[in-house]
Amino acid sequence: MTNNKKIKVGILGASGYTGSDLVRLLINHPNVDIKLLTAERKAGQTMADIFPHFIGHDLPILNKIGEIDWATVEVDVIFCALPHATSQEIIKGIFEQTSGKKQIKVIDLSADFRLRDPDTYKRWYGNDHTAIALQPRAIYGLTEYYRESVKSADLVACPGCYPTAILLALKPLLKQDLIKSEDIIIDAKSGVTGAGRSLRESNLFTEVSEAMNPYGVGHHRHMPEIEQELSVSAESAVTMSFTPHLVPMNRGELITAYVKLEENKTIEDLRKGLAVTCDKEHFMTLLKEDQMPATRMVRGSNNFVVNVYKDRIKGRAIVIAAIDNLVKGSSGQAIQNMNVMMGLDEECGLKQVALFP
Ligand SMILES: NC(=O)C1=CN([C@@H]2O[C@H](COP(=O)(O)OP(=O)(O)OC[C@H]3O[C@@H](n4cnc5c(N)ncnc54)[C@H](OP(=O)(O)O)[C@@H]3O)[C@@H](O)[C@H]2O)C=CC1
Ligand SMILES: CC(=O)N[C@@H](CCC(=O)OP(=O)(O)O)C(=O)O
Repeated sequence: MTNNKKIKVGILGASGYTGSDLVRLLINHPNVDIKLLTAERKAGQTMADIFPHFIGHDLPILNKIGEIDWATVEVDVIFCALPHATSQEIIKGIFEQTSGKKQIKVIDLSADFRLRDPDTYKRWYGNDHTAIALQPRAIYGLTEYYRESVKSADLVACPGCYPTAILLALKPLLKQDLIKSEDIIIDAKSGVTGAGRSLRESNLFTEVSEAMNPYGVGHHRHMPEIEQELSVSAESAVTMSFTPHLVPMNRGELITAYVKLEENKTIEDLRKGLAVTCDKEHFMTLLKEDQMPATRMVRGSNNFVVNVYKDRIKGRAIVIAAIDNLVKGSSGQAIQNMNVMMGLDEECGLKQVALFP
């Protein structure tokens, strides 16, 4: 696509955290015109009414989704930043209403189309999927691994934030037979925006400040998603242990994975294996040996940083990685996928330097 062609974009759920970060990033994307924004409770307001950082930016008013006529609305790409289960209903409606009339590409940030097996979806999310027929059409949007399929997709299911960090760290190692697919133990920490903007007692300042809270221990719904994708790289079924924690910061995610080395493999082999992948990827960086991945390295950027260390337990290694959950873990990754789908440079609009301090 020529560099001056503008893609008309709609963002569903723009009054939420990932939706508003999409708006923040897309305002400066040279090939995008933001044509449509939606909200539910906040419909009728402007972005600047809700979020002061948008003051001075001319953006469409927030509409209710029900008011949109998908057959006639002028958009090429829809980002769907809605809660799980709502997303599948809305996306089904969009494809039904546009079928045979126009082509809209949908990039979904929810979990609704990430799991390939509908029974697994039901078991972990608790509801029947209402758009199962669309599932085979959805491409898992971990761009670094599904780029070729994303190019021609009209429905992309962006990975969850924890899966993004974990998969980018471990897939290269499994794929190159550098670590074993058994005994993978992952400890993960996320900032509070990971839980979304809707009101919840557990997310009050008093509950999350001066605190570190584990949650979903042994049953977090990202487990089947992570296992699904690690199994693809390992070419065998992977089960792993995963414990997330809520930490008192707004953005950012740090994952620490304890893994077993394959026979005769060393930490140097793992470093080389990660380097092979990171060197060819725009947003992945293997840090120098003496550098520690930290959320402040990636805050506000689409970058992923990783490093690998020797464990004191023989035959094991420790892999640590960091991302910003709202950028590489959701909005930035979604834009990366849009760039691939629309034939743009993958880095377009995503070259922000991380915010420090
Ligand atoms: N936060 C994160 O770090 C990540 C989130 N995700 C996923 O992205 C999606 C959005 O997450 P996030 O931005 O955090 O969520 P928020 O709760 O912050 O925002 C949800 C958005 O959806 C709108 N909405 C809620 N219910 C409905 C409904 N019934 N019909 C139409 N619109 C509705 C809300 O509008 P209003 O507020 O006006 O009612 C709001 O704009 C979720 O599926 C989430 O799991 C994925 C990766 C990371
Ligand atoms: C801190 C926090 O609560 N994080 C969310 C994950 C956010 C994410 O990746 O989103 P999906 O909901 O799209 O899977 C959680 O653990 O459920």
